Amino acid sequence: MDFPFDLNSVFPERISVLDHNLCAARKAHGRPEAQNQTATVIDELGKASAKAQTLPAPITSAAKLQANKHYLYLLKDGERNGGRGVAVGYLKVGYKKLFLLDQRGAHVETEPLCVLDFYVTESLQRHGYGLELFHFMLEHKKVEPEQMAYDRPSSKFLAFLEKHFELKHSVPQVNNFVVFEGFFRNRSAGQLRKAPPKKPEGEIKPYSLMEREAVREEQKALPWPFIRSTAVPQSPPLAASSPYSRSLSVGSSPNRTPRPQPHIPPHLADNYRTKRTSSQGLVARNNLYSRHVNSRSLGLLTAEQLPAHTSRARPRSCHLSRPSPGSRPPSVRL
Ligand SMILES: CC(=O)SCCNC(=O)CCNC(=O)[C@H](O)C(C)(C)COP(=O)(O)OP(=O)(O)OC[C@H]1O[C@@H](n2cnc3c(N)ncnc32)[C@H](O)[C@@H]1OP(=O)(O)O
Repeated sequence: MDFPFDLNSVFPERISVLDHNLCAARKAHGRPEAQNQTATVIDELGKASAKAQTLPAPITSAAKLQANKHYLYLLKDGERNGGRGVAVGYLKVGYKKLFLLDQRGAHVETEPLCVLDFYVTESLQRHGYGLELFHFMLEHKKVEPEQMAYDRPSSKFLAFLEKHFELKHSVPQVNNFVVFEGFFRNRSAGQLRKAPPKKPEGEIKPYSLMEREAVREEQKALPWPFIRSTAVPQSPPLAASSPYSRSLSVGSSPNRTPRPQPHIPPHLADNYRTKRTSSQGLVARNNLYSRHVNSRSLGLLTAEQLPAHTSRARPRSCHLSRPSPGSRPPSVRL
């Protein structure tokens, strides 16, 4: 994807690591023009990614990156476009507090690094760019692919994980995150906490939606898969520095539309009023699961410096079957 400005001056490195500051280089700090250009690149790639995944609105934009503790790895090819460079794609990751089911079906509370969005421009797919981005992120975050959780991976992404990392056997979950067998095997007891005990019947716990689910839920007028596409919003003007929240919620999702209020039985009405979140439209539908979890999505990254990039292949040995998205139960985003 090309832009009417020199990408090489905005992104000096082949892969830039962007966080809520939207700064690819130290010298870009405080340069509004570089920040605006960075935002333009993220917004345009985010729109293309949403289109490629048939999402009704982008789950990645400069505004969302500013508002969350996520890392976005942006890959450019500096040679193309007459030496001005093209944006090849990005990989977005972040830590999420998740309640997952282990192989015995027990709820465990975890906070893994999650792949939240991943996109390589159409004309450059299947050229190894996705793998280059993924390897870079693994080195940067010092993590193995099987230790990560994957937010509703597409069929292309599942094929990618199987091909490059031999990740194919997922552990069934009640949400749309996919984890593979090694996820539980390679985690210490300290990293996996048993989920809080089941709440008494009738109590409705709040939870937040992931962006991917929120844009679907908020924009669909018809039941999935008959979702209509709508125009995607631009990011709001960028502030030089912007406060960011630790929680992901519907508030960060584009194109909010009024939603019908769920029917709450009178004996639950007070409870509902005090505990509802902005994802109230889904609370009633998913209250069975939400009794089990008190799930706020937290981004708990600490600042890290960028180590050198290596692109070593990391074959993995797993022996499982590809998760079937259609076989998963209705979505509950944590
Ligand atoms: C949690 C999430 O982010 S889910 C969303 C994932 N993103 C998308 O689905 C958007 C559209 N797809 C893409 O942007 C890219 O295909 C990515 C990011 C998934 C992979 O990036 P690429 O640069 O294509 O990957 P790379 O070239 O390193 O690896 C290629 C392998 O990925 C998989 N893959 C890539 N494209 C396809 C495709 N069209 N159909 C099936 N498998 C594919 C295959 O395993 C492929 O190997 P093969 O060509 O030998 O079959």
